[in-house]
Amino acid sequence: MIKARGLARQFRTRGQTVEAVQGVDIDVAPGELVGFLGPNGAGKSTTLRMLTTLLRPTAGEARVAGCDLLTDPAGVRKRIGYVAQGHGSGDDQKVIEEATLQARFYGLPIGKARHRVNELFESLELTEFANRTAGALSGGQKRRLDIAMGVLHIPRLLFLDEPSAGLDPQSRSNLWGHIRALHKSGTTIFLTTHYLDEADALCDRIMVIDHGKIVAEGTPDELKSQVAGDLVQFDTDTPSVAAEITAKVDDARELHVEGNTVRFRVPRGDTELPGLLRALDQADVALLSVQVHRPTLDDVFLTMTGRSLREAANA
Ligand SMILES: Nc1ncnc2c1ncn2[C@@H]1O[C@H](COP(=O)(O)OP(=O)(O)OP(=O)(O)O)[C@@H](O)[C@H]1O
Repeated sequence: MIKARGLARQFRTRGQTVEAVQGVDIDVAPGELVGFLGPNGAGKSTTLRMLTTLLRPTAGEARVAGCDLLTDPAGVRKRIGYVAQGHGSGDDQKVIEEATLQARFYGLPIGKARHRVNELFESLELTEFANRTAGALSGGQKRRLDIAMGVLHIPRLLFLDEPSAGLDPQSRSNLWGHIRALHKSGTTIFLTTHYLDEADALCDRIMVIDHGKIVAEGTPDELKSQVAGDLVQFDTDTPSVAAEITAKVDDARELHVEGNTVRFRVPRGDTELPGLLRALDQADVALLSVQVHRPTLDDVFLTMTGRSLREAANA
């Protein structure tokens, strides 16, 4: 659905050249929900604006939704949906009229336009606000309206730029539900975010961008398992026996005993733990509690760049 090679964009401002995106390769298969994660200024929006034809790349090439980005931008535009950051629609018109007009712009006859808008408003829980102006909607309602506007023409590929930026936790999780439903209905989705939890909760696959370059790529689980591994911790009345048995686990590292607590790292806690628990049981070691901490995506970012994503975002 997306195949980009060496996509790059420079900006010249006040005599200086900013290398906003430095030759990225992006592959997105039909049906995927891919997250483009990075701190502020990493190059996410610039990449998205290139892929959606709004900004011409300074180098590289791409096919998007079956059309060549450089030679057939109109074809790309027809086949994709794009929801930009912030709310773009006018504030003095009823939202249902605005959406119907937008559907007419996409070439739907009036009856079909009304039907599509009603159907979308229903699924995005906007029906009760249909006669309000956009200015009278909450942040979460506006974002859902933005999404409705972006998918009126039933695009196979939808780009979302920071979909839940600025929303409260409840509106965010509600919006995620709608994004998941769109994905389930067959829409391929490419979204940018600087929220780790959003990437983790929504995406099949994540690409991490920093300073205009892709620094990591994989499923959330793959990325996390590239880092130090899972931290396993258990409490027992016989910690020294437990530690002795744990030391025999091939991949166990950083084994520490502190009071009744035994702590160590393994690449995958879920696959290593059953065998270890059996061995502990055979040695009559009674466990009082067991915890497995998976590394977070922030640990991934820290490993790849030497900085925490949170620090980078606040910089
Ligand atoms: N029109 C422009 N002129 C000059 N520099 C620009 C322009 N647009 C973006 N940049 C610079 O390019 C870099 C990447 O910006 P971009 O907006 O793509 O980042 P981002 O990852 O989307 O950040 P955010 O999360 O803040 O939206 C930044 O250093 C930014 O200042």
